[in-house]
Amino acid sequence: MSAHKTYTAGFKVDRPIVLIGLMGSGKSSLGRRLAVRLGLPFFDADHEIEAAAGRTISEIFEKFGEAHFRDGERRVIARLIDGEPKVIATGGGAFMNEETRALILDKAIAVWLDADIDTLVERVGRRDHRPLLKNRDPRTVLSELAAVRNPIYAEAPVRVPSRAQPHEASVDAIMEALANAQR
Ligand SMILES: Nc1ncnc2c1ncn2[C@@H]1O[C@H](COP(=O)(O)OP(=O)(O)O)[C@@H](O)[C@H]1O
Ligand SMILES: O=C(O)C1=C[C@@H](OP(=O)(O)O)[C@@H](O)[C@H](O)C1
Ligand SMILES: [Mg+2]
Repeated sequence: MSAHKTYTAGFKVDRPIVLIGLMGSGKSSLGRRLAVRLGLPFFDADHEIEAAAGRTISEIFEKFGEAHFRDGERRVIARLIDGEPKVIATGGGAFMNEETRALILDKAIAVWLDADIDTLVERVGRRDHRPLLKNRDPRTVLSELAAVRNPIYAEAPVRVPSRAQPHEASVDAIMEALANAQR
């Protein structure tokens, strides 16, 4: 049996918490803060892929193509989901892979960070490290991805609106949603 922690907020964590959602929804920045709050280790799947490849995500896309990146992403997430309680931020496309999605739904607690397009566009504009947004209008790309992906993200048992507000308020919302999901 793996370790588990019970929190004063009223829920127990006996498996990984996996954040899913579109680019800019806050998986990486909120995931790190959620892990601190819960006293759990944090892993960013994108970072793990970069460390394993010795290249940035943009370089992997450029040199080897998206399919190669997706294969690495699938393998990294399978390695990270080992039964231990932790917080994992996925990249926005990870949950679209059927095998990855089945694994997350079976062995982890999936939390969908759901932000509106205006919020996403504002947030992704702060950095330029996302290859899918490089040569196209971010609003158009994010709207297209939302139409395809949101119905799939909706399979997550926990959904949290990711609003334009301070990070810690969003972490509060995630904690509350996790507690509600176990009531
Ligand atoms: N309440 C909030 N929730 C999430 N991100 C926020 C919030 N407020 C500001 N941000 C900023 O928006 C960006 C979200 O990007 P990131 O965390 O990398 O998302 P993702 O990993 O889902 O693509 C970061 O720069 C983050 O600091
Ligand atoms: O949505 C996607 O397909 C992607 C999202 C990115 O991660 P974030 O969602 O953390 O930005 C990263 O994995 C890659 O650029 C592809
Ligand atoms: Mg991220």
